[in-house]
Amino acid sequence: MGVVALVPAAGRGERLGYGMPKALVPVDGVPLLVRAVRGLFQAGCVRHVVIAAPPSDVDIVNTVTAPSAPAGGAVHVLAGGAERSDSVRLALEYALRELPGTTIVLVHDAARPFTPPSVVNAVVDAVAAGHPAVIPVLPVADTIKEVDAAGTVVATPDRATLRVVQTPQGFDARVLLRAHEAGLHATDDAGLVERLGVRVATVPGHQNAMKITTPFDLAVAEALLAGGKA
Ligand SMILES: Nc1ccn([C@@H]2O[C@H](COP(=O)(O)OP(=O)(O)OP(=O)(O)O)[C@@H](O)[C@H]2O)c(=O)n1
Ligand SMILES: C[C@](O)(CO)[C@H](O)COP(=O)(O)O
Repeated sequence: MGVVALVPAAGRGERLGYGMPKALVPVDGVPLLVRAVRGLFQAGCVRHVVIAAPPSDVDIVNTVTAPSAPAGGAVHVLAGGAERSDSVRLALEYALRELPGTTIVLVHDAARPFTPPSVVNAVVDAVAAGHPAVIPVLPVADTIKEVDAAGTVVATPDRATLRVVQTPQGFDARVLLRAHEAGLHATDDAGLVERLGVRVATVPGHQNAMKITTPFDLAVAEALLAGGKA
């Protein structure tokens, strides 16, 4: 089976506030999730995509994403969980149970519709080269401050050591399963793996792999498409 992509798409999109699950929000008429799935298949190394959908939208997600699968590949849709990590774990367990031979898994947000296939391939190549966990990153453009509960600055970390983290994040499938079974909490999958003491490697990300979180991000996405930049 080789590389399987897991796509957590079960979020409510509360910060976007569009009135429907974020994965189904259209950009120039095409849902974010459909664009994200197309990008994964376009990379060429992904044959199967497992989507964790909003529980009430499993059928519609199946309908809109199935046509993106290439010959010999498929999209698999299941109900996601309460938190992002629950959705990823459910998709991972499905892949290991139903798609024999799954060795490398990618975890990719439905909310990153314009991720270039070159980033997908860079992550997969690094895992295939022997890194058990690989994430795409970008340098930080702003100065970052650490603040206390009152909002008072307590530290200014050296920006040169900081990175913005994107998806897809790539893993040896068994390592990711171990991380999810450990019952820890983190905002991304690499965070779980780090806590096992596994080294996480980085590859260059891309500005187009931005996550659509707020109405501003959606406006940027529309502008990128209109300007032929995505
Ligand atoms: N229970 C959840 C929560 C999030 N996600 C997915 O995780 C990705 C990144 O999450 P985020 O951008 O935070 O999406 P939402 O949780 O939908 O956003 P919000 O916090 O604004 O509601 C998204 O593709 C989202 O659908 C998921 O599959 N299951
Ligand atoms: C996984 C992620 O996209 C990496 O940047 C991010 O951590 C998801 O964050 P959110 O809390 O779901 O917005």
